[in-house]
Amino acid sequence: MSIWGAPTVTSPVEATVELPGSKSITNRAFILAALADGPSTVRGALRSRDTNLMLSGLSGLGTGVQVDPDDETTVLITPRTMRGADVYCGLAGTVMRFLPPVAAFATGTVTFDGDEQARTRPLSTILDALRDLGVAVSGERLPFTIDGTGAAPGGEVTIDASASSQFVSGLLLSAARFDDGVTVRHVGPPVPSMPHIDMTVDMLAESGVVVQHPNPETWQVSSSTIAALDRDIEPDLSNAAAFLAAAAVTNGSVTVPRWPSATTQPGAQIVDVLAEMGCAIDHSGGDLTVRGPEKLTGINIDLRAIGELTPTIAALCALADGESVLSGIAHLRGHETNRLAALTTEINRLGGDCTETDDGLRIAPATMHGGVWESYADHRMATAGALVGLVVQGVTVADVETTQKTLPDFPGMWQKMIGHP
Ligand SMILES: O=C(O)C1=C[C@@H](OP(=O)(O)O)[C@@H](O)[C@H](O)C1
Ligand SMILES: C=C(OP(=O)(O)O)C(=O)O
Repeated sequence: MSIWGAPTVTSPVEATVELPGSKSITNRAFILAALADGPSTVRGALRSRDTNLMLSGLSGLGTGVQVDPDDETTVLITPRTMRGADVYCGLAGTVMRFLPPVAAFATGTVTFDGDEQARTRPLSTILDALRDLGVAVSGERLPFTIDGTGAAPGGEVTIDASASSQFVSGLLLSAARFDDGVTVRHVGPPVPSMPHIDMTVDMLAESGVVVQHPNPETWQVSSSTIAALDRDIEPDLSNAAAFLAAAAVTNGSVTVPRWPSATTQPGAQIVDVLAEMGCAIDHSGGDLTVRGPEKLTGINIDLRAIGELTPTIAALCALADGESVLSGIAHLRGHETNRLAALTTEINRLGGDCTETDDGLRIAPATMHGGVWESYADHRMATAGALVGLVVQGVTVADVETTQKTLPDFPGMWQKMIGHP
């Protein structure tokens, strides 16, 4: 495992950073394309570990996957009869939760496995739901097996999706292909990351599938075909957050081109967070520019809807002037790693003052110093370490390659941003 010396700057970062496509939109587009009624083209797709694993999984199941030889971000997907396969999920929540419903339509046995850390991520909710929908599933977590028969009955299912919105999204993405459609009813503490469910519903609508939402906790999809798609993927705004944060902590200015004027990506909300912490925001001509203040203020915020931004926001808070309280994110204990424990350990190791609470973090101002920042195989932990290292000398980030989960070349992009080749 490598150790990466995070570059420190002595002057404000001034840069324009082009982000590759959204992980969440790309992997939804791949699933919908594989289940559609004809060939689809996905342009501007993210090509990183999570999305490549999705393509490998679909292709193993028999789906035609053709990458444009002149542009690896353009992928032609041709639906075909699905067959048994071995699917490797890596550490990707979208793969381990979006593909099992698809496997129900294969004729044959589909085995799923993933990285060591993936075996402890919450999964039983969706596997139990599939059993209730008439699918033969063996196991409760990775590794597990689905015995597909080429079709599945579907119907109504009640789940507790408080550990992950991906349980709802995973069921909805395939719902139209079940014989009787699928109705998902959530019962339990609030569902996190609701914008990601809105993203699922919007993308289904674009593919001609209507999701009825009779009350905030129920989603209904009737059996129907899924229309083939030809779609451009927006830049990944959650990945953009770490780069915009670089402007925030250095009194600099970072511009992200092609920032959508309307989006379901929760990452867009980083803009409001940065504004509240003292940054100036300019969204004009399709570009989004963040200008950092002399001093960042702390923030008291419920992050339930935008939990995946937490590592970036926590790093910002550790470098801010006032105290911060981040709440609504108990479910982050089941993300790539236990992010609340990981952030607390790493911020405190470098002299910060972070306390884990029942449902989040409390971060007080403290002078930080250099040292090793562990990544825990978590891409967003690694980028958070790079952010701290931008203004704290002597920070080294362990296993920076883990950023390949959602960014093919984070270190290269970061060096380019600060003007170092
Ligand atoms: O559906 C998606 O694409 C995602 C949903 C969210 O998961 P949780 O609801 O488990 O937080 C988010 O954190 C993850 O990065 C991507
Ligand atoms: C939680 C995340 O990923 P996953 O899709 O693996 O759940 C994330 O990217 O922050």
